[in-house]
Amino acid sequence: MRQAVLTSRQCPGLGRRASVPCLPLRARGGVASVPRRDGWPSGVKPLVCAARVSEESDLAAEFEAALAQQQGLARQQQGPRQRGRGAAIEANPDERERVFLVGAAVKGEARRHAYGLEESVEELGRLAEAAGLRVMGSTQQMLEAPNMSTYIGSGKVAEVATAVAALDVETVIFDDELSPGQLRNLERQLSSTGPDGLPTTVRVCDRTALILDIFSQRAQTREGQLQVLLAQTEYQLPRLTRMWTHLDRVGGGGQVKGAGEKQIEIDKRLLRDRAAALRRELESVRGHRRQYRDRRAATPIPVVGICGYTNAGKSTLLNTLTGAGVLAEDQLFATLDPTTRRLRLKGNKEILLSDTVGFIQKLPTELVAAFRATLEEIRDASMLLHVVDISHPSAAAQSEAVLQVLEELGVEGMPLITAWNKIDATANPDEIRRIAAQRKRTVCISGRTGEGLPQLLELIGRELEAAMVEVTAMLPYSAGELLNDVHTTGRVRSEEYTAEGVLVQAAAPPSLVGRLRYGGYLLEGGDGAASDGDGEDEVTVL
Ligand SMILES: Nc1nc2c(ncn2[C@@H]2O[C@H](COP(=O)(O)OP(=O)(O)OP(=O)(O)O)[C@@H](O)[C@H]2O)c(=O)[nH]1
Ligand SMILES: [Mg+2]
Repeated sequence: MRQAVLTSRQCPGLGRRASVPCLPLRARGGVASVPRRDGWPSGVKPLVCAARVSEESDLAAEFEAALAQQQGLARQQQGPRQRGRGAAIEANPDERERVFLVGAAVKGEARRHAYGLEESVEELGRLAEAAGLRVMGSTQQMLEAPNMSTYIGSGKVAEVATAVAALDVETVIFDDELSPGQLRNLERQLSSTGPDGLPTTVRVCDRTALILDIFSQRAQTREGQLQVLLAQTEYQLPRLTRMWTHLDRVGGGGQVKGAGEKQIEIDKRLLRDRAAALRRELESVRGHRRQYRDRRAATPIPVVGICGYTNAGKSTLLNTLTGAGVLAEDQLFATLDPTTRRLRLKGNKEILLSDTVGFIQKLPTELVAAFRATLEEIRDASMLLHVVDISHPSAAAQSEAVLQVLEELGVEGMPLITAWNKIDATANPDEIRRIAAQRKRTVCISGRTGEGLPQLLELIGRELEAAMVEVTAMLPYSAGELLNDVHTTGRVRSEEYTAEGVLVQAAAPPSLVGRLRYGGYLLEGGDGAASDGDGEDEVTVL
């Protein structure tokens, strides 16, 4: 049996190093190994060897097939879980990478979000767990001002160094984005020499890198994978310095560029080329999806985009309402790729419900930009359904963070319904229901028990109807399909069959009004097609 030595970097759930049985596969440029299904060290589930296989290679397909077989097996063993390619890892808790968390806030600084320091670090811990890491401990500091070279104060760095050594920590994760210099300095100061005289290197990373890591483990579609790769490449670019500074030290200072500096330039160019290639590929993948969306736009079924903080219960709600079978679990960022399902409302009206990636406070700008295409699902919706986990202690801050991202996406004016979810898990449901009743377009629901869902659907139907516009149109007999759409998606007030065609008066959804206007069939009305009435409540925080 072939053995391959895999490091924890190659397979993040495996811990340090492990020798695992593999299936050999010859591929262009070397031998790739796919771990076998049996003979694993106890507690370690099938994982993927990081061997490089050229995509053009015939054997790459074989490699992919073996991979798919493995992941299928992993899924069978674990139930219907959704996992990213190359990351089907469920490790023995004791073998997970050991991490330590550090949070800091600047005193008196008007925080963009109302998330407290402690809650934010707690959330960072949940993110670390979602990435398959083992949290060994955490610390926090209120700062007068961030330290330019290490972000936190020197005393705190010393405290972290002690904890790192005592807890045998491999990686320290900061809750805020660090500059390349701060990363380098912290890594140097936290690394130490062990009792055996050998250096112990500690890796330092920040929240953004952690989220990128989770996303790269979870991305299922080609588009999702490309988006993450692009975001990772862009994240790496300004942070390259730390990899090559040792070459400068070897070469000495002076006026001439150090070997490290030259290497950084080469690497930067390589990364830029890579980013450009990724962007091109992404554009072509997006082209396909755009065609699909355009086709969908041609059917005038209103799209309700479900948005909300990660873990708010968006997928559970979609599943309960439509039986979509989307993975829903108590884990941050369980869903990355959008799923859309059809749903019939009372009165036989149909809508499309679209589940999307969750938001999070301190959402890295790289990710907002990278996931712009996925979030287009939200931008193109007729209405937004904001799902809030009302049982969460930071529900208000989470809600605010979501509304902030929506604003960044430029969808403030869109009709918005708020669903206070997980009402079954609250200690004071009656009080919460009372507050919700005083707010506009807000319902208390439980995606889990089904409570409040009829009211939610009724509200969606009502709001969609309120967004409809009164029109009068003359449809020639050749436009029978459009007349049919007026019947299925709008409300026909009157219909008269004339020699010219069908004279119809109806309340129609804005998307349909656009098509009527485009076809030159509109006689009257349709001016308020983009508005939702009073426009209130769209950016109100809890
Ligand atoms: N008690 C209770 N738990 C719920 C409810 N809805 C969802 N949950 C739980 O909340 C957790 C997260 O649910 P998901 O549906 O995966 O949440 P999501 O918003 O899709 O999360 P991401 O995809 O990670 O952004 C799961 O453990 C669900 O079982 C609810 O109404 N009541
Ligand atoms: Mg989800």
